[in-house]
Amino acid sequence: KTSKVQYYNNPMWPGEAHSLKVEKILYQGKSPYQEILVFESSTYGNVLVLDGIVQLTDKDECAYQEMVTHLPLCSIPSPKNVLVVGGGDGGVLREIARHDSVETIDICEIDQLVIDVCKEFFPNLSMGFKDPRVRLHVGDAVDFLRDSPEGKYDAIIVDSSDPIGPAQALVEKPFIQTIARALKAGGVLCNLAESMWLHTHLIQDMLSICRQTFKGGVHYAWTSVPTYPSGVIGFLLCAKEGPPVNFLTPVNPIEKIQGATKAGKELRFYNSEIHRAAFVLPTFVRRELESY
Ligand SMILES: NCCCN[C@H]1CC[C@H](N)CC1
Repeated sequence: KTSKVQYYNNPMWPGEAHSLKVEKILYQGKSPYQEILVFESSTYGNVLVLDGIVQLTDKDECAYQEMVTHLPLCSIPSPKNVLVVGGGDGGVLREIARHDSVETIDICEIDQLVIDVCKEFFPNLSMGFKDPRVRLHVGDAVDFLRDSPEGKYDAIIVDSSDPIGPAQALVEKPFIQTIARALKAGGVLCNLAESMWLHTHLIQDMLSICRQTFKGGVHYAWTSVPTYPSGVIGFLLCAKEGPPVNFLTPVNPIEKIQGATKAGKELRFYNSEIHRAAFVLPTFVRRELESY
């Protein structure tokens, strides 16, 4: 059997490799934006790879999708209008759908082929597209946010790939500013913020951009995803200044999630305690991020 060695030869992960044994290649293709590979692994279920980078596996996707969704949505009272940037696999949509207060779910995904491939090979994730509140926009989120009305969303989740391909623009200041404008007062952004072990400089840059733009507070949180480089990934929770609700910070969950999804899928990772714990940082990380 072949083994799929991911040489992270791009500048994001110099000199690192991560290999998963390939039991069977299920799909290989190329969209206008990226190379797409799906294979059946020995112990992680199906694996989605974009441009040679593992995006998700059946086994550990819950750690990422549940945290990137419930850290923001469980930190604001009854979110109604939510936007997902990226997220074409549908996993974040599945998680948002657990919140009964949500009335509309906009998703802006640039690559239709990712959606089609995930509908075929990742039914437990693409089930998210079946929720009647979902409105799909296929296109560049930079344009979508630029054209979005001011103050429309309670929460925006940037569920993108790494900022070295189609998602490069999503960590830059102009885009972050359009996100802040599209959020309601007191609204919250959760975006991907990479690994505390590998990407301190990127996290510092994002922290300073977000802290200039979000006056309600910016907090780094992290979770464990065994198939991502270094085994952990981070998020930035950014609160737009809003109603004077002192206890309200992304660190303290205030919203209880209604249990299983409509399709009976229980939470596998998120809970209120792990919500709080996600913001507790190792000493070296506190030191590296404190002055940003
Ligand atoms: N929606 C699936 C997760 C997409 N997020 C990224 C995948 C690749 C990782 N290196 C960083 C997170």
